[in-house]
Amino acid sequence: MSEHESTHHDSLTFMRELMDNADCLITQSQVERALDRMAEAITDKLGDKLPVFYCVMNGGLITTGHLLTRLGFPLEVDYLHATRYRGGIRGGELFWRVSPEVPMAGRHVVIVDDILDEGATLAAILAYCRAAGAASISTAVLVDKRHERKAAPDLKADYCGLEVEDRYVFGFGMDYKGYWRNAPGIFAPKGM
Ligand SMILES: O=P(O)(O)OC[C@H]1O[C@H](OP(=O)(O)OP(=O)(O)O)[C@H](O)[C@@H]1O
Ligand code: HPA
Repeated sequence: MSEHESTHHDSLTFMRELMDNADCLITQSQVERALDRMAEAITDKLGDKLPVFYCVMNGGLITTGHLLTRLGFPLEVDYLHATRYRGGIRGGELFWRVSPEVPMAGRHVVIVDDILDEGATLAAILAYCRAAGAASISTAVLVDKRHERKAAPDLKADYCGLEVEDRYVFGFGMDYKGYWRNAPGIFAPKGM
């Protein structure tokens, strides 16, 4: 076996075992119900505002897709890519990979992400939206992680689906070292 094949095999085995042994914290049907509730609340507030939704790549991809198909009103979609984990499991400096294209000035902006953890990502994106002159800014996250390490003590999303305990989680957009964003629920590696 070449070195490349052996590394590939080890990673495949590791990632399969990670999933097989993971604790399921939130099932797919709980996620679906949370998305229904978020969609209803967003529709009440923004249904007649012609808002622009910005997906925070990569983690926000799955939540954005599932949320948007529940919204029966006219809206625009764009994305931005800001990352502070960069494939690891600890946050660092925020790195802007891609800035949004649709101008925010005078628009009702909705930022959609998978998780509010320490909140540094969301805080920086909010500052960006304010500087860009958005008429209003709302934030929607699928999960908020319960702990006392938030970037600001009152940092909350306007629309939040669920809370998770203070463990590193993956699934429904969230990765474990780049993998398992596709897991259909929210999971935590055993023992972490
Ligand atoms: O609240 P924070 O502690 O700032 O963490 C939350 C952010 O971290 C993750 O992104 P990440 O930097 O891992 O990039 P990714 O979306 O490409 O995985 C997640 O998608 C959020 O955007
Ligand atoms: O717990 C997490 N899982 C995946 N991505 C994350 N980004 C911040 N926290 C997390």
